[in-house]
Amino acid sequence: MSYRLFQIDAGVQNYEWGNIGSKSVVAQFAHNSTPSKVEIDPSLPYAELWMGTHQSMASVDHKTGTSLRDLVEKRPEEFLGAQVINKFRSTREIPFLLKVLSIGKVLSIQAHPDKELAQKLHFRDPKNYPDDNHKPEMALAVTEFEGFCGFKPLEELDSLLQKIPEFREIVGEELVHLFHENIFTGKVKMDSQEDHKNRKLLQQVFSKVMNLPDSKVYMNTKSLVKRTYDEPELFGHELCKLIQKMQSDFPYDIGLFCGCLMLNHCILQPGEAMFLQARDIHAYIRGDIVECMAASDNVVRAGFTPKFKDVNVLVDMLTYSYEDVEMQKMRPEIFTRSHGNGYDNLYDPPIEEFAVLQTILNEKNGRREVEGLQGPSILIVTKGEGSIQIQDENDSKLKCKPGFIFFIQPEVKIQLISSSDDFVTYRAFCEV
Ligand SMILES: NNC(=O)[C@@H](O)[C@H](O)[C@H](O)COP(=O)(O)O
Ligand SMILES: [Zn+2]
Repeated sequence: MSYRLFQIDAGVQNYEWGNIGSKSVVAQFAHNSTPSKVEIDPSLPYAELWMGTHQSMASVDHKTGTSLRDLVEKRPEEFLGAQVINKFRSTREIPFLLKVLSIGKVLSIQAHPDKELAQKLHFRDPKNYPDDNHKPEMALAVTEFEGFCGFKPLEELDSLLQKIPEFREIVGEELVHLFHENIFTGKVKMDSQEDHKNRKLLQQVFSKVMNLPDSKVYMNTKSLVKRTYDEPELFGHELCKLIQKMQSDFPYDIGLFCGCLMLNHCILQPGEAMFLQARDIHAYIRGDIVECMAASDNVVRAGFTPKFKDVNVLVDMLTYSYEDVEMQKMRPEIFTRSHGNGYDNLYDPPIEEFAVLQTILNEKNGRREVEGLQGPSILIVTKGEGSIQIQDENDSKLKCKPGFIFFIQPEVKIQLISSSDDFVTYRAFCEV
């Protein structure tokens, strides 16, 4: 059997925030590609589809069930290529983990460690931190997506501190005053003295909120939610709705303060993306996304979650970035190594582990050819039907339907052919 291009099956994570049953694209995709293995349970949340070799849930060969991790380990040069092996010093790990997330309710307020912190956390607590890798990640909106990313610009945060009594109460008058008097607003140069002071003040406020005794969390969240109904003008319509929605997802959770009142609320339209470097605070609220990350499952959580929370680690590790949400969005770039019908969007964040190529064929019998890439790649079909094959090798042709996933070895030139008028694929790849 040739492993230059072959179909693989992903693993499914049923985290409680996933969309339920067949409402979830994760359920639909998993059932489409392995109907005999995945019967959709109408009461189960289907949160994530994992595509890669991460030891927590490695993908498998669709035909034989053999773990992709084992296949890579047997033939590392063929599967990864010499440059990727030299760069990442691994002969069994694809450097990225590709996922589809179908989000029905808010995920934890979280951040991911950089390499140095990941090594410490994994050594100290391997159960909660399963590997020693960093986890920078990129979210590409497939449907409209809503999330939190980074802290609000400081003047916005200051104005909420000034006017929301419960926020003032939990932060304390002294720190509210210190923040108001000492933040540098307007255009502050990244890494300047002013910027460092701003981040320090932000950390003090965030730490105060995150360390509020449980007894005070209930009382203040209850009063905050009530105020969104009694005095909506204090919050504005969007923030009112957000607090009320989060209250229904996670009643009386500290996330109502550290998320809704402190973090940038962002909406991505299909095709838009955002990149979160390690240590950037974020939480996803709703929508279907393709997500790509360095091969890691290290998550440090502190709100909106029943899972393990590591508040002190989170407070210490964050970048405390406070840029406007528009600054955090990623614009697609032109991809120059493909040609034919339709078009591509390349999402290429400033890290070495991955980039993602979205390919759209918007006519029946459209053909698009992509040159061989200098590293491993995993492609998932998210919309429409067609086929994929190695260029000029018709017997390598494989059927494509939403949820079908393929591994493509380095240097392999492929061709995508559509049999519907809206055929969409996402291909994560690593080139160094
Ligand atoms: N930002 N997205 C991610 O990091 C995903 O890849 C993670 O797997 C999820 O965030 C995990 O979230 P929970 O720990 O279940 O709250
Ligand atoms: Zn994350």
